[in-house]
Amino acid sequence: MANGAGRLDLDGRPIKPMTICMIGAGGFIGSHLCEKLMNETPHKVLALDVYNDKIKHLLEPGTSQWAERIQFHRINIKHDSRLEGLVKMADLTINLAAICTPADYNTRPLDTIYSNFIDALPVVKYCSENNKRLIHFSTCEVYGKTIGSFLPKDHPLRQDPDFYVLKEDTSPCIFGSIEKQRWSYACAKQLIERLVYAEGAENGLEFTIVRPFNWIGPRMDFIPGIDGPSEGVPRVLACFSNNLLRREPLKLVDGGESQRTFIYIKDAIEAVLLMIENPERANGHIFNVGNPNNEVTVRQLAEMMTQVYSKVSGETAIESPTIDVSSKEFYGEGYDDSDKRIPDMTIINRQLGWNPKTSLWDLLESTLTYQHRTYAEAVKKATSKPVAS
Ligand SMILES: NC(=O)c1ccc[n+]([C@@H]2O[C@H](COP(=O)([O-])OP(=O)(O)OC[C@H]3O[C@@H](n4cnc5c(N)ncnc54)[C@H](O)[C@@H]3O)[C@@H](O)[C@H]2O)c1
Ligand SMILES: O=c1ccn([C@@H]2O[C@H](COP(=O)(O)OP(=O)(O)O[C@H]3OC[C@](O)(CO)[C@H]3O)[C@@H](O)[C@H]2O)c(=O)[nH]1
Repeated sequence: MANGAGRLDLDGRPIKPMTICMIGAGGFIGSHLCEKLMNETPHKVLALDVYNDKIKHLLEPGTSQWAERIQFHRINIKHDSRLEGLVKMADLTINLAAICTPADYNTRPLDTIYSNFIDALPVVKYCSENNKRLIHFSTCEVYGKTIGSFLPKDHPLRQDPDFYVLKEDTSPCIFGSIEKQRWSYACAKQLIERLVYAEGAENGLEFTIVRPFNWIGPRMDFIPGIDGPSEGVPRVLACFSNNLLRREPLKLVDGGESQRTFIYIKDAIEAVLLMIENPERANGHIFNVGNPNNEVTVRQLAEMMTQVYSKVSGETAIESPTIDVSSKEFYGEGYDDSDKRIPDMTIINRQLGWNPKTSLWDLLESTLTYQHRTYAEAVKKATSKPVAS
């Protein structure tokens, strides 16, 4: 439905148009959520971010069907007095703003902690004081390592789901020691979750907490040297895309043994829309949002991306498509890793009836088609430039 007229919630009630204050709207998830809200609902978005490149197509004056429903505010929430006013103007605030690339956690731990905890504090406070609903984006990283990872490698209980499936209401949060600064992000996210939860318990804040499990798709992060810094290290999808575009081997950190479940951004956004439009079912809950059927090791991901990229680009793969690299060399001192991430889906299934749909192969095919179409020419140009002597 183009403008969303006549939309009903999961209990058959008409959904009233709302105004949403979306902080971090210019990022990967924000850009897809804005697109979804513009295309399929009548809701208005106050889009706050430091950047807007990823939502430019929604902001152009020519796209008049949206111009009245999306308004960009270039705001750094660290220091901008307009924030409270914008939260007050909205029915719902969604906070996506964060430093959330692992390369930063151990190299910029202070920025990481400030961004994920301190900077989020006023948002929680303004929502609580003004009786506004909040959807806060946390992370699957709050689970840290699995219980099973502490058992010997060949222990049979490692195969028991009780030792690895991550459940919102029962799994512990297991981080490494303090000098493993990788966990600065997860720890800051955990504390802000606890604060949001406490505001709900003590002051009646209406909240939902989202724990995304490796959402991937078009517009994720940047390609170093093309639309981001040459020395920058984005998340794995963009690292591997960059290697494939440049016909370089994909770098496997510490053997690429860690396991992840990847979900297509468009499936995940469906879940967020259900949360937005079904407050009575979503308030007071923490939701895992992932795809337990799409589990691979990072090595398997590299192999699959190599195959898919050959298919969509028409180029044969290079002779040695992967190379091993230590985490110290790749990320620096203090890196550590989550061993395995399988989301339990009971709560989101029960509350919102949501399930992911897209297989890993299919989501990589559409994503790498986008990467190839968007970046191949620019990478070719950049790599053919003579190097200054
Ligand atoms: N993508 C995933 O798979 C994933 C997984 C786990 C958690 N998350 C969480 O979801 C949220 C969004 O992630 P994303 O993948 O879209 O990341 P992203 O980096 O693409 O988006 C974050 C956006 O927040 C903005 N931002 C950061 N600090 C800001 C500030 N001080 N003021 C204004 N804007 C600011 C950035 O400019 C960026 O556009 C984050 O909170 C992240 O921790 C994402
Ligand atoms: O070139 C590379 C890049 C990464 N790896 C390894 O891949 C695994 C996944 O890495 P990445 O996608 O960068 O991030 P994580 O899954 O570890 O963490 C994210 O999860 C959710 C979120 O909160 C936000 O997106 C973030 O913290 C990892 O094992 C890397 O070592 C590689 O081998 N080669």
